[in-house]
Amino acid sequence: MHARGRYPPGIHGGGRGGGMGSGNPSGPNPNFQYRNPNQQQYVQRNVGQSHQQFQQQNQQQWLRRNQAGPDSAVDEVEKTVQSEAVDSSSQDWKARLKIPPPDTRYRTEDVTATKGNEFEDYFLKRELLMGIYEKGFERPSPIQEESIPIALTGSDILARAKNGTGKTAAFCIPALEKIDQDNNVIQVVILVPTRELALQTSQVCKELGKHLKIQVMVTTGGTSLKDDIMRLYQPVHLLVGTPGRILDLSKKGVCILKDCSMLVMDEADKLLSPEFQPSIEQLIHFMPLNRQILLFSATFPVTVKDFKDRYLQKPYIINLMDELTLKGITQYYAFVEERQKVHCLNTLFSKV
Ligand SMILES: Nc1ncnc2c1ncn2[C@@H]1O[C@H](COP(=O)(O)OP(=O)(O)OP(=O)(O)O)[C@@H](O)[C@H]1O
Repeated sequence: MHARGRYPPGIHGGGRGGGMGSGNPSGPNPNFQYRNPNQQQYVQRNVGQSHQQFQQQNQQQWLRRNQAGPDSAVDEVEKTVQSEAVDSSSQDWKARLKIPPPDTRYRTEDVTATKGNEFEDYFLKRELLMGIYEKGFERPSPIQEESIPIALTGSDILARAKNGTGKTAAFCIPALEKIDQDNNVIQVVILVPTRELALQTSQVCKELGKHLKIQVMVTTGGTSLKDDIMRLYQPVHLLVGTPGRILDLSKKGVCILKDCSMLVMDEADKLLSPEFQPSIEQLIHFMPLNRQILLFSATFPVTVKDFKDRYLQKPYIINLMDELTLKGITQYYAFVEERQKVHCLNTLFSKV
């Protein structure tokens, strides 16, 4: 079974069936580290344009609101003020969205055990919210609830979450939010280990950002270098690709990363294998010193820890993996000799 199908592409209707989410939607999720005491410091790292400052203030407010707890009086007052401020036009855009049909497939706690956040809690650009809702995402999944607000503050992140629980959007959403589409430079690089994953990730970026004017480019080994060079003469805001090819383009001086303030590494455990690690370390030197790094990895081998210690600044650690296997899936193994493998598989397929 392919892991990517495990989180149905939409949460609608039935809400959070089962798990912690249904009993106490706003309650704490014991599976993650809740708050980083260094958060305030991170908030001050990316001082940019006034929109960013405004957004950071809002995010701090959002973080404080969550820290204060759902019953606090402050929370209630802020909510009231906010809802009064919502003008009628803000409801119109929602009514015009082209929402896909509800997905009624059963969901496990891996994706339902949320704190009850809404995407609108993160003060995202309206065009981005439109893309999120039109992709069929109704509410953030647990990994998205954890990583989106922290990534928006500019903090480095090391996140562990199971496959198929929404990691891709957990970094694509803050990446798209942070990009200034009027500045035609590469602002975000997403590194992945394979061409297939690069194509899938760029597709998610394009879909979520379909109402934004953000230019996404994919570049991986095994394709024409000349085409990539030509493409880089056009505006690119977000580059998705494999390390070797991006390094090649950077060394040639056609891929300019001096304004790239966010580096995402998906499947970091694979990216930090001997095959890729040297390229990644060279690549980082083409980026500014104050870049933000988001590491997403299912496992946490010593290579990831070592990289974290050397390149991440006081990272916010998210760990939603108390066990490797997704809920609802049972794994078995058969201990066979190499030459018996095919026969064993054949027997299993004919019986199961
Ligand atoms: N908030 C959400 N609401 C509904 N569906 C979602 C949400 N976030 C992601 N999905 C959908 O869940 C599926 C799995 O998500 P995704 O591929 O991002 O998971 P992943 O953790 O990156 O998986 P992998 O580790 O295999 O790359 C996708 O079909 C995606 O569209």
